[in-house]
Amino acid sequence: MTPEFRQPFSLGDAMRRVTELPPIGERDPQGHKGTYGRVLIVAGSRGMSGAGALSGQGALRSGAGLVTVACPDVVAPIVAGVDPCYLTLWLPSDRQGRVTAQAYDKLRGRKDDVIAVGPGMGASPALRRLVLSLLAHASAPLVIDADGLNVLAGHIEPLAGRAAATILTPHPGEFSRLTGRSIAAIQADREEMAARFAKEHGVVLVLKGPGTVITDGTSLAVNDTGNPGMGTGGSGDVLTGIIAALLGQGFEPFDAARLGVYLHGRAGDLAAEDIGMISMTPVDLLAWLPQAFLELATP
Ligand SMILES: NC(=O)C1=CN([C@@H]2O[C@H](COP(=O)(O)OP(=O)(O)OC[C@H]3O[C@@H](n4cnc5c(N)ncnc54)[C@H](O)[C@@H]3O)[C@@H](O)[C@H]2O)[C@@H](O)CC1
Ligand SMILES: Nc1ncnc2c1ncn2[C@@H]1O[C@H](COP(=O)(O)OP(=O)(O)O)[C@@H](O)[C@H]1O
Ligand SMILES: [Mg+2]
Repeated sequence: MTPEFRQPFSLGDAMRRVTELPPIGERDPQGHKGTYGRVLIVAGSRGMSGAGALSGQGALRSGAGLVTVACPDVVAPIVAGVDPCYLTLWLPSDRQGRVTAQAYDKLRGRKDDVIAVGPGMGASPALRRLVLSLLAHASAPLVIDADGLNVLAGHIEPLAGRAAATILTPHPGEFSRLTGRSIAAIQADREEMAARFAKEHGVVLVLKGPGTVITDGTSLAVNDTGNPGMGTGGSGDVLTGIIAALLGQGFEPFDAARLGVYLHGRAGDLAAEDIGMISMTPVDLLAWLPQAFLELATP
């Protein structure tokens, strides 16, 4: 099966338009859980425990060797109960069930290959401190989503200059908060705005929504998998885990992002074919991810 990527519009001669997906190699017969990436997902808060579970399961279904979901201690037993295959790391919580400013102390010194942060965490100064600490001190690649992005609004300078990669996965509302531009202005010029932001801040930007744009400021792809059945809360949380897992398996950041977006959308299309767009939920994306991977792995 040849994955079909729509040709993005021209952003000038310097922009490389990417239409081919990177190949997914076979798993090393000698491989073990240490080979395929230790993925830490920092996510969830009271009322949004599902976000951590969905991201963790997205990473598990995408081949990560070891997945740990770090979440406020008040929701950790709930998150742990959803899936026995990831570990949980219990973070100190405040009265609203969100992480406290001491949360970073629990993450310091860990040996993760990739860290994803943000889904379902609730925006707070403590979360901003956590995300800024990760940006400043984490040596692993970072995937930042949802509330992890919201707390960076007005504080985006630390994005630039990291040694390791940073992937941001905003939907248009989150990108509007980050950039100060209206959603309408963003939607009118998605490729250009995403590419400019990525180049200026040295990140891979995944601007979600129909025709998700993936760009590192030099290369750009527009995804054509996915459907409105994915317009149900939690779909983006799954994507965060998928991209983190692919990064942990050694894909280059731009490749991990566009491959993850493709597979996520393809899982959605397979789910829609089977059970229809109306009834499908993000849990069905998890159920169809194996088929999406199999299609790419099969010559
Ligand atoms: N089960 C859970 O625990 C869930 C937790 N979630 C978390 O809930 C928090 C709030 O996230 P939300 O994204 O709902 O709220 P936001 O307020 O960030 O975004 C919603 C708004 O963004 C705009 N928007 C989003 N997608 C758009 C598109 N494709 N085109 C145009 N405008 C668009 C719209 O104005 C929309 O009302 C996040 O932390 C998120 O991770 C959600 O992911 C839902 C599931
Ligand atoms: N109409 C659509 N066509 C294609 N993809 C969609 C559509 N609606 C939603 N999606 C995808 O679903 C995901 C929604 O992510 P997000 O807005 O972060 O949701 P949440 O935070 O609730 O999980 C994105 O990957 C987006 O591209
Ligand atoms: Mg989201």
